This record gives sequence, structure tokens and C-alpha cells, in this order.
Amino acid sequence: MNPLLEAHPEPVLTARAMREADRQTIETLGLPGRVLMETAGRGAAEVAARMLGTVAARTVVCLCGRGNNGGDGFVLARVLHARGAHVHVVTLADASAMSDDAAANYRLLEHLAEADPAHRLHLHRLTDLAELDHLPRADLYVDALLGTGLSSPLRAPIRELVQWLNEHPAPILAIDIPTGLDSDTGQVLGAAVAATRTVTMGALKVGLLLGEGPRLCGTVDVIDIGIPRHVLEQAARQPGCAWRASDALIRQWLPRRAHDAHKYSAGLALIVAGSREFTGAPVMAATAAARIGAGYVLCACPSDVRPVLATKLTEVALLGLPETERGGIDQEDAFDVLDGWLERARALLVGPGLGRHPDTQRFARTLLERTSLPAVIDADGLNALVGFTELIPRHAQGRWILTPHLGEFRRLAGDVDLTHRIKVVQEYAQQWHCVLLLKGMPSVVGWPDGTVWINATGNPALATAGTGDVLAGLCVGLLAQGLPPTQAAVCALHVGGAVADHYAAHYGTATMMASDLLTYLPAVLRTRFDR
Ligand SMILES: NC(=O)C1=CN([C@@H]2O[C@H](COP(=O)(O)OP(=O)(O)OC[C@H]3O[C@@H](n4cnc5c(N)ncnc54)[C@H](O)[C@@H]3O)[C@@H](O)[C@H]2O)[C@@H](O)CC1
Ligand SMILES: [K+]
Repeated sequence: MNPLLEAHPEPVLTARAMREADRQTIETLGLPGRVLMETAGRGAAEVAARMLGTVAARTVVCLCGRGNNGGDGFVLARVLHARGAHVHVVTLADASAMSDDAAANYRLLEHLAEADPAHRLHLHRLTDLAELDHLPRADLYVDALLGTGLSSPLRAPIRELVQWLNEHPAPILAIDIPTGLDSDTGQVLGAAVAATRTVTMGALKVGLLLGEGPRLCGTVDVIDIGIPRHVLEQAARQPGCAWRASDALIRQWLPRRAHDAHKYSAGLALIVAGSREFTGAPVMAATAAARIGAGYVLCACPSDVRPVLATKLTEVALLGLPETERGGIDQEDAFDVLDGWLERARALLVGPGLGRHPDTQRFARTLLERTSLPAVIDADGLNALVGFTELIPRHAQGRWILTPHLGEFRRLAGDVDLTHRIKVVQEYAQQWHCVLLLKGMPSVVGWPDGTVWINATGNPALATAGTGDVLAGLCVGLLAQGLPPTQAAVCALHVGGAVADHYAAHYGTATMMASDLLTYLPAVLRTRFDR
């Protein structure tokens, strides 16, 4: 792909948006559906051939539904047959019950089966599931039963066919979407194919990336079937759709250290964090901010915690905040100490390890109400807003990045149904007029304008204490260098996940600790992001 294209974000579509893109291409641009299907089936056959290694004399079983997903399967069957494979096509419906394009491809197979002297093409019209046992053992099974047309839990006999398919140890190639997987949420609807590989048409589908999607899809190949990029990007503006960043885009967004930079030009990140109970969080966050390139990091923590942090932080300046006799941060005295620094800071992070003392929470809220700095609100900074969420739309004004995990989000937003995570993040980011980074596997970022990003990097190694503190530090470090909150959140996630991927590639996913992210960050920034 040419570098310009690569720097484009990748659209991630819902079934409805994909159907809209199909329709737009067919009806408005005039590219016949039959041609889309031929291109889709041939692209899928290429992936099947790569999975097989050699095609000639191999046995392929294609389970085909009666819609266009099945049609893709018929084209794939024809291509692999032409390349020498023994192909068994299993259908559950007569051609008369198929979609037009699928029926046309089915009839083409019928003519080929009759004409083939080597009899390598077999069409099985299934009337009883027991007939499946007469099929030969296949080198590859193809799931062309259902794609974006799936609208409800799988009905019989498709459900049984899916279960039969999953009982076979041979590799499975899913066409467009593993049958039974909800393409908008990644939920399993009744039953779903556990594919070795998925070849999806035109653009990624949301359900391949969320929920059960990653587990059921195996490796995902997106194939270009002739739907123009602008049509896919237009379709991606529909609710429930999202985008994925590429390394090239992140490389474009990441700040470069100016050759004449000095510590203030590279931005002062002010981090309000730490408490007697939690002294690790501020260290992780502050170090991450420094490592990602903030020129000057100042960590403001309760006075009696300062000596402890001083033993752990060298490059990070420390500021002791006065405390009330009850042990929380004393609001008035704290502002006397902070005010000068708030003037010079370019970005603020409130929360890591701050604790939930009511005086501290009141101070955190007042600080957020008073400042107009771009700010990251994480962990106990978010907990201080529970019951005060009206502060968010009133003060965020697009300048805040909220970084809740699921529990913190539920405490703020109430017990929302997170089945449609994309829509929920979209809705709250718009409603709160903030950048909402909802952590999870994968994490999702909502922008105030409704754009949503699904993180493309990361792995289960991140499920360990302290990685949230590092992420918050990366966010504030990028803000301090002038990145807008929208891009800072997407970059922090993408880079943090890339470091975790680098670690996992060398050491696996079980041993990583949050501080490893800080250790390997410079190497990954240099090699993968050219910084
Ligand atoms: N021209 C197009 O629209 C193109 C579509 N393409 C392929 O076509 C697919 C979409 O095709 P369709 O819109 O025909 O839909 P599908 O082929 O995904 O499925 C539609 C059929 O499945 C049945 N069905 C729906 N829900 C069911 C359930 N819960 N249990 C059992 N049966 C159920 C429906 O009755 C319908 O007959 C895509 O996934 C892709 O593979 C691609 O070839 C690109 C071109
Ligand atoms: K499928």
C-alpha cells in the first residue's frame, strides 16, 4: 500500500454500514453485485490456497448458505476446483431459494460438475444432517453459511451445521464473518464457527474485533473487492462504526522533539497523584510521562508521601501538598502551593493512587473546575467525580481525557448495558464532550464528535497492576507536548499496546509487569514509530 493510503485510519463497519456500502457501490456507482461477489470469492480462494499450501488434489468442503455469503463460497469452490482441488459444496436450499447472484453461481457449479471428466466437483443438497458423515475428511472447511445477513440467534439446521463444523479438527476458513458471530458486537448468537482464519470483504467488521470476535476469527484478512475507499469511509460515519489506527498514522501524529527544544517547550506535565496507601501509581505515571517525551514532569502529592516518592523519582520534580488533620489534601493551602505551577503547566493528570479521602476528592473536583488545562482524569480522579458527573460536560469542553476501566465507568455512568460498547462510548463522549478512553480488550476511544477508535495493539500481558498508571502517564506526556486530547488518547493506547506486544513477542504474556512498559518504550518508539 502506498504510504499516503497507509496513514489513513481503517474503517471498521457494522453489518448495516457494510450493506450500505455494498448498495452504494452497486446502485450508485454501477459496479454489479455479481462482480463484487466474483471478486470476493476469488480473494477468498487466494487465502484458502495460502492455507492449503498446495491446492491440487487437496480436499475442500464448502458449507454454503442461500444468501450472498453462500454465493462467495460458490465462487471460491469454482476457483479451487479449477486449480485441481477435490471440492464438495454443501447447500441447504434449492437454487430457487437462493439470492440471485448466489443462484447464478450455483448453476455455474452445476454445469461444471456435469462437465468435469475428473469428477472432482461434488454438489450435496443436504436434506438430513446424517448425510454429512458421508463427506470425505477435508484438508480445509469453508464457512460460507451466513455473513452480514445474520440477524438473530442461529436457526436450525444452520445451528447444527455450525456445531458439526466445530467438531472437525481441520482448518476452517470463515467467509466475511464466522457464522453465528454478531458482526456489530462480537457476541455469539446461539452458536458460532471457531475459524482458523477469516477473510472479510471490503472492511473490518466491528464484531471481528470485540467480544468473542478475536477468539473466533483467528487471523483476519481484509480483501479489497472494489468498494471505493470513500464509500467505506462514508459508511463508517454511521452509528456503531469505528476506526482503527495504523502505525503510519501514529507516526504522523506523535510529536517530534524540536531541535531547539528546552524543558518547558517540550511541555510541563503536572501530575496530582499518590497517597499513603499508593506510592507506586504516581511513580509509574510520572515516569511514563517523562519517557514519552514531556520536557518537565512535576508530581504533586500529599506532603507526607513526598519523601517516599523522592526515593523512587529522580528526574521527576516533587511538590508536597498540605494535608488536613484528617489526612486528606487541604484545598486552600494546596492551591497556594500549586497556583504558580498551574500557570506553567501545559497538561494535568489527576488521579493515580490519589485515594478517596473526601477532602482529597473535593480538592480534585475544585482543581478540575478551576483549570482550563488539557487534563487526563484517571483512577481516583474519576472516583472523585462519582455523583458529580454534571461537572464533566460543564468543564471538559473537549479538553479532558477520561480513562476508566469498566468498573470505574459503571460507577460514573450507572449500570449501562455495554453489549454495544461502540455506541455507549460514542454516546457518552458526545454527551460529556470529552475524550472517553474505555479500557478493555480491546480498549476503545470515543471523541466528542462521535468518532470512535478501536485499539489495534496490545495483548493479555496488559492485564496487570500499574498498566493503567502508565497509560495515564503516556496520555499526559503527549498532551504536555501539544498533542490534542483526541490524538493523545489514541496514540497512548496504540504505543502502550505496541510495547506490550514487543514484550510478549520476546517473553510471553504471563510475566510482564507495568514497569516493563517503561523499560521497552524507548526501543519500540525508535524501531516501530521512528522517534
Ligand atoms: N453484493 C453484495 O451485497 C455482497 C455481499 N457479500 C457477501 O454477502 C454477505 C451478505 O449476504 P446476504 O445479505 O445475502 O446475507 P447472508 O448471506 O449473510 O445471509 C442471508 C441469509 O441467511 C438467512 N439468515 C439470517 N439470519 C439467520 C439465522 N439467525 N439463522 C439462519 N439463517 C439466517 C437469511 O434468511 C438469508 O437467507 C456478506 O457477508 C458477504 O459475504 C460480498 O460478496 C460482497 C458483495
Ligand atoms: K460465514
